[in-house]
Amino acid sequence: ALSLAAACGSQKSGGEASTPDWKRATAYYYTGTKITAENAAQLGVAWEFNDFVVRGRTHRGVESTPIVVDGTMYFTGPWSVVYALDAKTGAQKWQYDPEVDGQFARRTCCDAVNRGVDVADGVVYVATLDGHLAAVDAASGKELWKVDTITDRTRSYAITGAPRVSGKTVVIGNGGAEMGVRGYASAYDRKTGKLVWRFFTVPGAGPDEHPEVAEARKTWSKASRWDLGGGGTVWDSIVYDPDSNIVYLGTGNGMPHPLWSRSPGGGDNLYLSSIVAVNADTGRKVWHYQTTPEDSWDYTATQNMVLADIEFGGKARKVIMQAPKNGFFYVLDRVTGELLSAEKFTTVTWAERVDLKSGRPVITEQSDYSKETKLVWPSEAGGHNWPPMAYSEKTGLVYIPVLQAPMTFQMYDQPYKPYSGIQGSIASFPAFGAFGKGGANSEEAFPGQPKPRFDAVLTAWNPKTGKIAWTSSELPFWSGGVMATASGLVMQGSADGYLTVYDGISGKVLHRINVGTGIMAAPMSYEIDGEQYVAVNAGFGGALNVAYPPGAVAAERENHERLIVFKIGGKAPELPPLREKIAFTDPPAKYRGDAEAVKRGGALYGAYCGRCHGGKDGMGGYPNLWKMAPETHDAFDAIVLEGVFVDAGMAGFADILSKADARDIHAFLAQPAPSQSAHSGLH
Ligand SMILES: O=C(O)c1cc(C(=O)O)c2c(n1)C(=O)C(=O)c1cc(C(=O)O)[nH]c1-2
Ligand SMILES: [Ca+2]
Repeated sequence: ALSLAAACGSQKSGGEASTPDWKRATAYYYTGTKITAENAAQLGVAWEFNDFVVRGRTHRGVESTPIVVDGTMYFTGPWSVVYALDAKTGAQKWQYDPEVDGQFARRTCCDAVNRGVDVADGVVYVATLDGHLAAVDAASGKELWKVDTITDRTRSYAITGAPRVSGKTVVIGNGGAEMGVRGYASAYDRKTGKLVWRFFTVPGAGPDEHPEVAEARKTWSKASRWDLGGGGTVWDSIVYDPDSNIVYLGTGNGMPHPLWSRSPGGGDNLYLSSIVAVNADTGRKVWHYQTTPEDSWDYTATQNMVLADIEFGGKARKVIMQAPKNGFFYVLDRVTGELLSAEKFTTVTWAERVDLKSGRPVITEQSDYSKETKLVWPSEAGGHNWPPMAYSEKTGLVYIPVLQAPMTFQMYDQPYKPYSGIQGSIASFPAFGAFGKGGANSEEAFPGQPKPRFDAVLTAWNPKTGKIAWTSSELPFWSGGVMATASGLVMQGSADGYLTVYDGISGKVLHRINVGTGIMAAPMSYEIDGEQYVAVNAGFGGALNVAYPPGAVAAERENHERLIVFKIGGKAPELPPLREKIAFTDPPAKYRGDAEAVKRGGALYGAYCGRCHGGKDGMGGYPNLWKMAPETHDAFDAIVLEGVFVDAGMAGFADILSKADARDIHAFLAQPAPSQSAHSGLH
């Protein structure tokens, strides 16, 4: 079976796929060596694909890493559309559009994104934003089967992750912990699409479906808010090891965020923020390791997991490595689950350290925001989010796209409401003025705490010593995924629109290419007819679509989806046009309201609109509602209640908001003077 391995080194010259190396399936490591430190400076554009299906929709983030099999490149764009291209010329062979209803954007925390396909035995597997899993013929793009993976359509599930071929099955999870869902992963027969097993990651309101749920329930309090879903979503990383026939599931944060609101009285709350190893045929648990017991900070352990066979402590070990949001780098024996190493790869204040004997973190006072606002490192965005880290067999180092920022965490007194941005806490970036209270960014603001910052670096990590080998210079906040090659190179895109080539040992920058579009996805490489190519998807969005951080090129230039392929001797990239700046205009006076209406509207905006539309001064991928044109003001109710822009991803809210609610939100937005800044955060 060809797997993501195809993305990272199974492609031989001549377009023949060699036996895939499953160990590299999630290592983002390419075994070819034609692009080297000596010729990297001559990398330029071979071809580009920018014909993403958009229809009436707004531009969204692109998060998938392509897979190349037998000369064809497969990848996804926003709204779960699959593209198949000739990998040499870029000519499109087919596209598969699951035609997801635009209303599903309302069900996501973080944009209508998709993290790619898996390919095996002539079949392409893709999961869709509206919760389906589809098998598509790799040659024709014709749908072979499609199943609904969602157990409860009253809840706000959406799928952004890639499925994973795991032996006879294909495994998929879903997202929505911020939106009040209960996490699980499902395995389907690859041929028929029949459900083989389902693993719930947290207990539910009903009877326990399988023994692991009963075991997990003991770690939740009796008063737990099962009605709110619990979280624990498997929204990104799923890895398969054919040697042991184990599937590794990375699970997400709790819902509501604060432990004391979710499970009053405490408890570890299994299997939140865990790596769960299950048998691929039966779905029964083999072992689990919880990275963040008592999660209150959105510390998902869904980040990509690298399988490698390395020498550790003088012994040959089959390991699994992960750098989850919580800031610790974990090395575990992937057969037994034994914890081998857990060291901080970035600034961490929620825990002092991880005790290797018990495997438990030593959680600090500083992390407890139940009574007062606290500054906690890392932020809800994590020390590392979904942009994949890479492991190089050549250098023995792991290259982590690190996010460097803390957040202030405080309690939010409103009860959870479906589809709202209310998750029991408010978290803000103090060093990012648009979100912070006055943009406080000083030592004095948080005495005794590391000074807030808001940027990113590429960190080369030695998994054997648990130490940093080198760090890159600072990059704008939010990182691009990473690829390492057997010629010792490391490549990473960034929010400022550059693709950078590093020397993997020294960290020296060998080449920087300005493509003018923010890059979040990890690059991949392949060889055809003796020539090595590097492919990367560009298009900024995801969680950061709510507000572009300082330095993001998306604030400056049109942010259209692009797949860019490079080769030695290629052309200089064409930069997208500059963005038209829209000024604030005085809204029509007839939509204003009294102080009470404005206050009420502001709270509703914070709960239902701010999740995407952000704050007054912020600029992101969604329209700034303080800058609406007069015609938009006139159509406000039709948009907000009736959903006339549903194709664009703006669903109607008539099921949640009344006419009076819409009128007050409108009044809040129609104030001529600077209005109170609405709550908006990162989820
Ligand atoms: O807990 C969840 O269910 C869930 C889902 C997703 C998602 O599906 O995209 C994200 C997150 N959480 C999350 O915490 C997060 O930081 C995040 C970033 C992104 C993105 O695509 O940029 N998605 C998500
Ligand atoms: Ca989350």
